Amino acid sequence: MHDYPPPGALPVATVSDAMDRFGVAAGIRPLWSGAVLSGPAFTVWTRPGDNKGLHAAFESIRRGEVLVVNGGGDETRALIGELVVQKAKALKIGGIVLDGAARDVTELAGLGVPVFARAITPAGPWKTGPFRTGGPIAVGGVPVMPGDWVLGDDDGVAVVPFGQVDEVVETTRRLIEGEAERRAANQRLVPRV
Ligand SMILES: O=C([O-])CC(=O)C(=O)O
Ligand SMILES: [Mg+2]
Repeated sequence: MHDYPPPGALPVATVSDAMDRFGVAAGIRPLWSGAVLSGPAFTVWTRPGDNKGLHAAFESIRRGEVLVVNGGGDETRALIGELVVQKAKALKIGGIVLDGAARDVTELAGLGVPVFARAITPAGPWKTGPFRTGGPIAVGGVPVMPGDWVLGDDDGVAVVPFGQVDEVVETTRRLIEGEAERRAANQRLVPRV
């Protein structure tokens, strides 16, 4: 498994800047403040509102991998809740990113597993399929292949193609240095009289 920078090490916004400001999953947000994730994608495509494929993924996902789910952007049924996230915690996966909805959000914050989703709804999922695991998908309009670097923080989620990770990390570090200079310059500003 590729070693990616640890969760929270690099700001998602700056990593996106390093990809010409692309690579961000539109409309996908953290479900609790302070959630950070970073790791290789384990992909699932599921019928909107159905979480059979997520349970199938838990049969083979590895420690540190991020479960990334294309649920068709459906906001009407939660694909996960407390019980699914308990499984994720026990298996020590890197987190969950859903182009779909979640529920039991009070409990999710307590579990500490970083979860990012498009919506929250109390309505539960169907459990009949169909689904596919391990193929190319998209979340929030961004393509995701298994093994791509997925990262999330309070700003949202970005996806870095596997082959571009080293270059994007290097560019991000350079941008962070540039931002530090601009921050220092901002602090030298004084009011005009
Ligand atoms: O019922 C479900 O599959 C979703 C849910 O609320 C849970 O995982 O706790
Ligand atoms: Mg529940």
